[in-house]
Amino acid sequence: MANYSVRNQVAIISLCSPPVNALSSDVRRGILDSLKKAEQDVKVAAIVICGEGRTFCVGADITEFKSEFKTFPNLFELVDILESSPKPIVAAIHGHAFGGGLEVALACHYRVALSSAKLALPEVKLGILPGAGGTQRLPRLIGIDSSMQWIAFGDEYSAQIAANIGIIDRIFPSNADILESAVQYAQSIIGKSLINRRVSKLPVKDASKVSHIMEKYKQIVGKKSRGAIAPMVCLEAIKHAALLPYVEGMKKERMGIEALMGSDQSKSLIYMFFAERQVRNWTIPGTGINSKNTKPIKVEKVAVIGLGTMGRGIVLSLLKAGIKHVSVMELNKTARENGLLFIKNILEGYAARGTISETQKRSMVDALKPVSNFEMLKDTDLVIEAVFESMSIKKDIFAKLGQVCKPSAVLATNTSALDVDEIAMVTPKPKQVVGMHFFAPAHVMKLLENVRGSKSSPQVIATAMNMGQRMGKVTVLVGNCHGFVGNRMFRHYTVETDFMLEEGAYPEQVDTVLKKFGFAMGRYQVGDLSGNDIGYRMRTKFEMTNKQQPPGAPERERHGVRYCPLADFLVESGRLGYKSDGKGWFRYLGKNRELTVDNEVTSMIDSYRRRNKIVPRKINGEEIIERALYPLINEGFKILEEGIASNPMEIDLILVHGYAWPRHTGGPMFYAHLIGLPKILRVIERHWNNAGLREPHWEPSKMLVRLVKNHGNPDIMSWTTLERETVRSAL
Ligand SMILES: CCCCCCCCCCCCC[C@H](O)CC(=O)SCCNC(=O)CCNC(=O)[C@H](O)C(C)(C)COP(=O)(O)OP(=O)(O)OC[C@H]1O[C@@H](n2cnc3c(N)ncnc32)[C@H](O)[C@@H]1OP(=O)(O)O
Repeated sequence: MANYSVRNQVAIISLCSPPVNALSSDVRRGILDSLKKAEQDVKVAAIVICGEGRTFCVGADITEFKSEFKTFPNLFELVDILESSPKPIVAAIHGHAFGGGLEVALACHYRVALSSAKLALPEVKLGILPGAGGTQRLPRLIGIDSSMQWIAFGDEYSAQIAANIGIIDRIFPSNADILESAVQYAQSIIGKSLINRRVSKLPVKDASKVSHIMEKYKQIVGKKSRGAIAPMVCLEAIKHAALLPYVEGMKKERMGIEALMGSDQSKSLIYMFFAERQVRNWTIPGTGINSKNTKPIKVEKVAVIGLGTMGRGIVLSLLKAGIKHVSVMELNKTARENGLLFIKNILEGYAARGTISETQKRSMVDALKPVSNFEMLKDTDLVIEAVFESMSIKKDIFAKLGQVCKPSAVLATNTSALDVDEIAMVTPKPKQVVGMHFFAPAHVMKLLENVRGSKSSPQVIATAMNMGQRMGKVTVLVGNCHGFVGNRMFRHYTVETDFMLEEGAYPEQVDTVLKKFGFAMGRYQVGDLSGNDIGYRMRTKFEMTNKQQPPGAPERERHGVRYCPLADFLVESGRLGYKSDGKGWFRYLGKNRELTVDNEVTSMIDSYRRRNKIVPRKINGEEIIERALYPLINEGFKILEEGIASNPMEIDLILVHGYAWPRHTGGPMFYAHLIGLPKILRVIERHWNNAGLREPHWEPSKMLVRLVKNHGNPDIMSWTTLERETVRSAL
């Protein structure tokens, strides 16, 4: 709803819909009713629209997208009514003016803001476009070029930047009273003509350059938003602002939003938006323990052990989170010096770019406390071990930590696959141990996969979850198993794509199809970038690599299971990827590391096929997608079935934020939901029937089978509940 009052000739319409004043049908109706009152009241000479509570307005109510936009006034009807008001309207912005919130402000005749306010048209991130005049009004205020920048990428901007380009008319200090300031401002404009204040009536300044600007943004969008439809539709709509009168442009905007709203991409992106918020409410499946009934311990002093690639990033994340005491322990002198230098250089960079102030930088540097022995960690609240991925080294460290740290200290291991329980057992208090799996580079990557060991106490889990949130990370809680959620699922992707190489595909073909699907890089380029030796080391651990096999052992089988040794040959011939002189699955040439197909790799694959008498066949794009992605989805269901993840959203967040799964498909589980579970199961069963025990990753998940058998194609939000009910009724 909206509240209405009058103060010294100024009517105040305050949006009141906690927590973020989204423009629900009630709020829209409230604004309209208040506007009518203000227009009819002869004592009112100006109007202020503001937001109650923490923010001005974050835009349309996303939860209403599904149900309706039919009730009067619709948002695009409301903005035109506001703009045509005969009395001047001032938008008073604090907090956020996002999406429809900014569109309402653009329809007002003046906009004032606190300097701390943030503005954005982020609809593109939900797979739609600003559909309440944003694509038509913004270009009339700031031009085509800046509008394309704002709308096609949806980033937020400070009120000061918005003022510099002409969106905001007056900035007030962040500690000013926005309402009081706006009322005074409104009094100062009483009686002034509104002729030049109705944005829809203004010309578009750089309209003549539209084709040129459009081409520029098409190129950028093509590269940055691979596979996403909305950014291009946004550009088209903005182009029409330059070419058509406002009313005609609005028709085009309307066509754009009708095409996008309700599309699979938009559904996926909205699902992601809510998943990112929902994941804060973690739960331990089957225990009743959750974020609501468990408090984290207070963490003031943190220590990081190891200053390699992971440790450095973790230290930076802690500093950015405002931790005032970060002990760093690295016993190797060169690694310590390099690590500290790296951290300081990154902080310098942040300060130079204005991301942090000089004062903040100094206090971050002061927070760094190099320590040289374990004794010095005795009053630390949280220790994050980030040394080399070796069970024996990690056990050694945890045994020492168990001796010196205070009993309440949380001891976290940054491991990507090792058994958290095995590490915990070397300490006197395994309940204090938890896994915190960061992704490299840890100060950049948004994902943190926290791993609850079988003994981890709820409070310890809550502390790790809380720390991840303090670091601004999408923090997901998962159970302990080999590879946890992300690596466990991703392994099948690499295994099955390599089988396709055996059968007839080539790396460039597989990568092209995956990029078309929306991955920023294909499976083979990713291998080259991160180093093909990583997977090789893992396979060595399980005695699977080519070199470890006795003479005469079958080339295409390990421990009774189908195996493709092509990745082993690659590494054994020194082709680790970017780092080995640009040689991996591909060749990377020149300063820009231009990716090219390497005949040496093609010949290696061809001769392997000949040696094994494999007659190559044509593998089409559809088969590549199914075989690369469906085993991963199948594993996702097994993960849900085992309670390693408590819902599909957690899995999707991990794959999107940690493994570059294209966000606009919503992650593997949401993608499966869009395709439909019956089809997913059919394909998995077909492969399983053909391959059998030799390819266990195709063995259909029992949960998937049960869902399809009992419920056909149930909604993703009901999967875990339905599964629980089925299992319970079978007991
Ligand atoms: C099928 C054919 C149909 C044809 C129809 C044609 C007619 C259509 C006319 C449409 C006109 C559309 C007009 C408009 O252009 C569309 C929009 O405005 S879309 C919305 C754009 N806005 C956003 O995307 C902002 C989203 N929010 C955020 O980014 C963040 O919330 C924030 C603003 C940066 C604030 O962040 P935080 O402070 O961290 O707060 P939280 O994120 O935790 O949010 C708190 C709480 O609020 C919920 N919430 C946030 N935004 C919205 C929202 N827009 N709608 C509903 N709910 C919202 C959020 O989920 C949190 O909830 P909680 O988790 O606490 O329950």
